[in-house]
Amino acid sequence: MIRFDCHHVQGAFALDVAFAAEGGITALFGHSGSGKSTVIRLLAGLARPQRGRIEVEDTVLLDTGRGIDLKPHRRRLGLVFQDAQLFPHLSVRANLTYGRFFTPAAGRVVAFDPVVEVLGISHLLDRRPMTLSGGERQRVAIGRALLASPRLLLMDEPLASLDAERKLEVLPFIERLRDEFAIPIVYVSHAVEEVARLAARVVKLEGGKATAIGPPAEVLAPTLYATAADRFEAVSVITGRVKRFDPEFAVTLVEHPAGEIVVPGRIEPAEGPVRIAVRSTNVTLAVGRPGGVSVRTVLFGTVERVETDGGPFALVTVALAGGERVHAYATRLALAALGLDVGDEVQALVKSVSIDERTVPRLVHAAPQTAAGAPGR
Ligand SMILES: Nc1ncnc2c1ncn2[C@@H]1O[C@H](COP(=O)(O)OP(=O)(O)OP(=O)(O)O)[C@@H](O)[C@H]1O
Repeated sequence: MIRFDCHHVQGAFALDVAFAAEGGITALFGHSGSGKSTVIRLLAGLARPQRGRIEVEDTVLLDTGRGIDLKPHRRRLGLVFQDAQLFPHLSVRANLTYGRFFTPAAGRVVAFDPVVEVLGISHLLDRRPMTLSGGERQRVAIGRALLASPRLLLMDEPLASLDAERKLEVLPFIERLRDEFAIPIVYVSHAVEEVARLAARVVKLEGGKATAIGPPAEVLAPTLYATAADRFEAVSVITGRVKRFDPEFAVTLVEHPAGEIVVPGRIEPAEGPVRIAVRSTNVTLAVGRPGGVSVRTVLFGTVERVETDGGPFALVTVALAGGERVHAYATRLALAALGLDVGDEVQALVKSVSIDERTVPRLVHAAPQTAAGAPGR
């Protein structure tokens, strides 16, 4: 359990944030300058707030009222930043074991072999950081932080310096470590797909305040008053189950109680639940199934809410069969033309190509077909 409650002023910026979080990944999400890194620095003990209390797994790290302020190395937190910051003169193995020196023997609960296995770096142990790719370096940095057996892992934009391909390479490893080590993680990102995919809960920061705290499906959902840029960022997060890969068209079919979702490419593993982030600007509403459109993903539901402020747009929330929600922006003109109102049955059409591959776990692009017609790997 993490309990964070701090008031901190730095220059013209004031941070006033309180949140509590159980295990799994807690994402700090917000625009540049909203205070995400400041929260990380306060947690790590790299900045001291004017007033505050921080508790992690029953240990009080800071309590200004009681004069408690553990030094950074005594907080036993693992830190992973945007760039890996490995020691260039040490091998990967030596970089990995370095963090353990600072952990008392009794506290060394994370073993070397499982970390190396989960992060897929066993073949790199004798190499120097300089000879690794950005994604490999970042996996080693995560391993080094984990091997110090931290109470909490702090990850500040760990994928930000990687290109899209490398991000896809590292994301599954972060998922595995989330699932296989019982270490809570605070994860900073301003990439909505990353947050939708990884986080158990999201703390949304705006101007130094936590303006929303909750599951990704709630916090990342669109609002009527969003700026144009934020409208494009807003997503509905829904959970489906992989049904099968269609090798002929190189798409994966995902089952959802409201309809079948078509995801370009192959999703691995080939079964089990997948979380999908659907950008609200890519959802079209239809009454009665329209023919002759390219859209393959049609989700059936009922209009639960229509929000308008008299401006051109309306924000429509559709309750899907199965209990999840999908949101769509439409003009008020369009809703009037369709005669769409609360309680009406409606279909949410989602362009399949708009489903970002970063929003589904372990996507592997379909390789060219073999002569026998089976998909290559
Ligand atoms: N040492 C400092 N002294 C004064 N102001 C600071 C200091 N460090 C950060 N700030 C200011 O505090 C605000 C929050 O910064 P912070 O780095 O926490 O934002 P962020 O959400 O992590 O942004 P980004 O996504 O760009 O990293 C910014 O306005 C920044 O200019």
